[in-house]
Amino acid sequence: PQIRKMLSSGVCTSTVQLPGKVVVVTGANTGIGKETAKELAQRGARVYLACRDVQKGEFVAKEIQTMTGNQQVLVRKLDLSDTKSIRAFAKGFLAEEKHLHILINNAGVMMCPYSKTADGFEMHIGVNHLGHFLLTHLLLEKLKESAPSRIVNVSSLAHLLGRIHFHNLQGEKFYNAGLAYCHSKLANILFTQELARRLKGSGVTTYSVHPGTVQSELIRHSSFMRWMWWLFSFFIKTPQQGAQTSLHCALTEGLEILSGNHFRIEILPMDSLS
Ligand SMILES: NC(=O)C1=CN([C@@H]2O[C@H](COP(=O)(O)OP(=O)(O)OC[C@H]3O[C@@H](n4cnc5c(N)ncnc54)[C@H](OP(=O)(O)O)[C@@H]3O)[C@@H](O)[C@H]2O)C=CC1
Ligand SMILES: CC1=C(/C=C/C(C)=C/C=C/C(C)=C/C=O)C(C)(C)CCC1
Repeated sequence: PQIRKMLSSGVCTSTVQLPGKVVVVTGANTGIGKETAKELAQRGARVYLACRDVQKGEFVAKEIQTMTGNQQVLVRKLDLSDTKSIRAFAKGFLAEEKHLHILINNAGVMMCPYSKTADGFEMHIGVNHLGHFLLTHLLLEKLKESAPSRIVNVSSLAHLLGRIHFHNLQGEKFYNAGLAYCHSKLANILFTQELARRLKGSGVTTYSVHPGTVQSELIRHSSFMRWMWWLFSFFIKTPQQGAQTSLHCALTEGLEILSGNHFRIEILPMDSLS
């Protein structure tokens, strides 16, 4: 019980409310993204659920509206494995919204069989990093106009095993599904660090996070991971607990000075690792 308590102890303690604020959460129809979106809606923000499956998104939007009483929970189509879809999402969003205060780049795939995005990128690097890279770039002016604003990139402890193999970025020479995930999660952290450097003085800050080991649909492609999750289920966080690090980075006042840092809660108390 002590270990269980330690592994799920970090909680976002910010009391910040978000009336009038606009938020986009990618992959918000399930898992950590859904719980992140729910809490931001609870605090009064207008929340866009950016989902590749609009039907699943609408179902969750209704659930969040009912639970929070916030009707400003909207679903928009976003498939991060297709740059056309990313551009269409951004175009629609920029046309309908004057502001964007918080962008949570949360969606992700893990250990999927070798496949490519519509534009020919290996699926992990394409969805987890390049898709969010393009999305962020397309929304950046709006974030600057809305400053102070924040970008949270959901990475993973798995980045520790990641390497950027420039000679094999698309996994064509060799491919390992687990390592491909790790590489893409390292890319999330490197992106965050460089983005923070480039955005210095703009009022837009950015953070990467490891949410902890969380019960979600992320393990859908790997029976080994499903077995691991089942075996260690006692130690695994709920999605609501997993959302806490993203929420901390999106909400906590005075975090601007730590722009570019990587945050995690697991064993250690809520901390930032530079
Ligand atoms: N669970 C864990 O233990 C950990 C998770 N993370 C990270 O947390 C984030 C959230 O994962 P988690 O909630 O666990 O996993 P889930 O699989 O439950 O959620 C992932 C979300 O990403 C969406 N998604 C996947 N591919 C695309 C795409 N091409 N375009 C748009 N959306 C897409 C999924 O949509 P759909 O439902 O339609 O498939 C889903 O909404 C990920 O970035 C993951 O890497 C990091 C460390 C540990
Ligand atoms: C061994 C072990 C664990 C396994 C952790 C693993 C396997 C984490 C994998 C994380 C991933 C894949 C993150 C995705 O981004 C637990 C459950 C902490 C409990 C204590 C013992």
